[in-house]
Amino acid sequence: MPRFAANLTMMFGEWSFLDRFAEAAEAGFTAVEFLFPYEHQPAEIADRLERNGLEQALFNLPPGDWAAGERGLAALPERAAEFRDSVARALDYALATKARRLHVMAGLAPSGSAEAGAAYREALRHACAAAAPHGIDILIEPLNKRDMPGYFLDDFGMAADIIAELGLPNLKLQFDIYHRQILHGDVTRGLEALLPITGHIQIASVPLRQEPGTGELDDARLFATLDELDYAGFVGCEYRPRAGTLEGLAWFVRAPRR
Ligand SMILES: O=C(O)[C@H](O)C(=O)CO
Ligand SMILES: [Mg+2]
Repeated sequence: MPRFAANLTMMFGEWSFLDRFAEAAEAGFTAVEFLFPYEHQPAEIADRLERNGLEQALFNLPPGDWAAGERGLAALPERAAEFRDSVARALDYALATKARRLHVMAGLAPSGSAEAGAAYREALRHACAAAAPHGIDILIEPLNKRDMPGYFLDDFGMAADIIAELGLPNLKLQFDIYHRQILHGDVTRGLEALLPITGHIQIASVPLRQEPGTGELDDARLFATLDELDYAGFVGCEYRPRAGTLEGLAWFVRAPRR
């Protein structure tokens, strides 16, 4: 059974963000992920992780002005300097929390734009060069346009091509099964083909983005497939609980604490 990371942005919303760490540990998680830690000091996050025996699986670089609708900076040529600052800021948090994976969000730009594509590649080169000395992987994640209209990276083949083209050892795919099913389907064959370049996996039911096992996919079968493929990474639980977080954990098989 894969090692699950509770997504503290989407789950445990019944508690304040900093209290979610203890609740996730109490519920049996040994790892967490979230979108953005930046409202809190790195030491605060590190303290919660330490106190609750949790590993930080992943978080995102600063996305620009999220409230204003921005969804990342990497593919925006006019924001290159801000992107570089966001890399430095995310690395401060990664070093404090011992996170080994950072998700770089591309932003809203035409997927076929040569200018956006060039900016994106340059941004990824910069982020990977800054992260590599710390043993940190940079992840890119195709997102479906129903959830994120206008998002630059909206295709798993495009992501795999960019990873191959750049050839950076610490540039990897964030394989979100929810987006894969919406964008392409063919989830099992996609996992088989892309696992060699995959640095992190996420799960949510399709189409409602709720608990595993409640949508159109046989999520338990996919977890068994990950075991058969010897996937040793995390599976981030990036879903919105249908009712209460704890009430919705019947699917969750607790991994032994390491
Ligand atoms: O939405 C997703 O699936 C991504 O994982 C993300 O972090 C941006 O929302
Ligand atoms: Mg995701």
